[in-house]
Amino acid sequence: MLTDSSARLSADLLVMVVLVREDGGAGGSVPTYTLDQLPRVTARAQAAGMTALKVFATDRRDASGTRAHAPDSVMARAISAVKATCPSMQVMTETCLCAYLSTGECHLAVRNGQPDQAATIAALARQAVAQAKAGADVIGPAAMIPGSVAACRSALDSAGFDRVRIMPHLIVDSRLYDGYRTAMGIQPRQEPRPFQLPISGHTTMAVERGLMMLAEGADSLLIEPALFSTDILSGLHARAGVPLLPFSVSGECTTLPPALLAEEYAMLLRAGASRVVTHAALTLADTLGDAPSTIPTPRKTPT
Ligand SMILES: NCc1[nH]cc(CCC(=O)O)c1CC(=O)O
Repeated sequence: MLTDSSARLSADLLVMVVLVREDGGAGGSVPTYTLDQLPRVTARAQAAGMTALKVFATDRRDASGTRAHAPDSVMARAISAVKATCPSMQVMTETCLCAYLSTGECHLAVRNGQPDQAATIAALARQAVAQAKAGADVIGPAAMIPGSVAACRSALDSAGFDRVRIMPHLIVDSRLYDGYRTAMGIQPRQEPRPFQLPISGHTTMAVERGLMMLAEGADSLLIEPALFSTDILSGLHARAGVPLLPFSVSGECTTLPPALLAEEYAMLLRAGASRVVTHAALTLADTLGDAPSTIPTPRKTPT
């Protein structure tokens, strides 16, 4: 039944992506920030009305991704910097190895190059705890390896972080990630990434993967790329009662002007998104103002 409840696109419905690299960036198409810029960026996001940031960081790389769980990692320092500036800002992280491994892949590999799923899952769980220790509110396993959400949940619980939430990434392979990879200097050895969903796969299989993540203990789901995964968003909206956050990735934010991104995000809210994660949050928040466009949303529960 349609009611007159509505969700207008507003700054608090946008989660701002913050890409952090210590050297200031590779001149990519999406903005990156250094650690010393984070207090100012956080204050700007707060002033614009945003209540959450999604932090990605890149660090020194090696064969086993040791910097992913280092207490002084770029990620850990970024989380602390945001929290020190604005303790109420919700900090969401990416929990993945691609920014820490020399291969640029999201997984560890055994000698013959095959993914080592057990070792990857253990590394992600350790990284999740390191991010929680630094102050993260929501960690985001993004390697798409079955079992990683459950491992992060139990590692967080054993370390006393039962209040830290988990929002895994449900990822369809796409060329829309190229801008992010350039900006962060990540060149995966294998493309497509072996655990991501194929672009020509079935909606039902993608929805099942999301439901599996929820069964493993996920509290919400990040779905990417937002523009080309609305079938999955709607499918999950019909079957799962958790927050669904489409991720408007680098390629969307660099090719669509703000006015069209605003239309895209209005569509995503209609389709069941609770918030939208985007590189264009600051630009959009500045242009939103008090525009009178309201987006009718159906209510799931009877009133
Ligand atoms: N590690 C997963 C991950 N984390 C961020 C992006 C892309 C985000 C963007 O394009 O904005 C991806 C996809 C990928 O690298 O395959």
